[in-house]
Amino acid sequence: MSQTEQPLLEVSAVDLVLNKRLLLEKIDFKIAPGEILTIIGPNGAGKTTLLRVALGLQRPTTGRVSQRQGLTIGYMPQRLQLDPTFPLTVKRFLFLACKNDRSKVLPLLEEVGATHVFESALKNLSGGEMQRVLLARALIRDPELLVLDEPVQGVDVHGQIELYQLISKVRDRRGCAVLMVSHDLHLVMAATDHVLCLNRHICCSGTPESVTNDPAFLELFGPSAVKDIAIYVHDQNHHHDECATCSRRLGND
Ligand SMILES: Nc1ncnc2c1ncn2[C@@H]1O[C@H](COP(=O)(O)OP(=O)(O)OP(=O)(O)O)[C@@H](O)[C@H]1O
Repeated sequence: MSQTEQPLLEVSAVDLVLNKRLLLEKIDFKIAPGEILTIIGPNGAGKTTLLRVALGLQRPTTGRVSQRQGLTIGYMPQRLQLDPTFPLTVKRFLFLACKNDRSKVLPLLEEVGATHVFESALKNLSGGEMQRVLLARALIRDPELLVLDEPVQGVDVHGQIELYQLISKVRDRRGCAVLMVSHDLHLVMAATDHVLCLNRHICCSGTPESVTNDPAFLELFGPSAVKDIAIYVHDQNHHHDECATCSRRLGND
């Protein structure tokens, strides 16, 4: 198999037991170059835990995680633990992260649509601005795999749609793969190639369309979720520049 055909990351037959609790059971998945794979599931399903296992931050009890040799990963955490009194600006935050190459910072902020916050204090950013800055930081090493833990957390619905569109654009422009965790069902379905539906074990997986028709998905999330998702998937396919909730035209990021 050539290097480009090889998965970037592969999780095989993983179980995880912590404090006598089985948190993950028989997990198998792989992520190909350029693919967007989203892990969805209810609260406590093990999504963040599975990301930690995939990133090598948590050793599985059984099974195996393999990463392509030399894989570069950019990680965007669920939230930044920040002392609200700490006067750190976006500029300083990103300069610290890129060490020797400060010339990268402004182009990255431009890529994520956040140049206007360059001089702002991190503590004053809106939810959406903060997520964009965290995304810029995750892109500093020009990763082959971008790992995003709930990237639209703390953002209103309009901002969520814009962020998911931005993530798709970043993938299209850079050709990087994206491994993303979300418990939002509606919006993320329109922005992903492949879905893993997790509830400690993998209930079902596949394209958004196939997963939303799977009885295991219906059992976990209920039939009303499917109705809403169908609207969002349809909207994304046919009205790329419109807001799925109000049909308002969205600006380009
Ligand atoms: N170190 C640990 N020891 C024991 N249990 C843990 C540990 N870390 C996490 N858990 C438990 O594992 C379960 C899964 O947690 P996890 O944070 O992975 O879920 P999640 O799907 O990301 O949830 P959410 O959507 O609420 O963020 C939870 O019940 C959590 O309490």
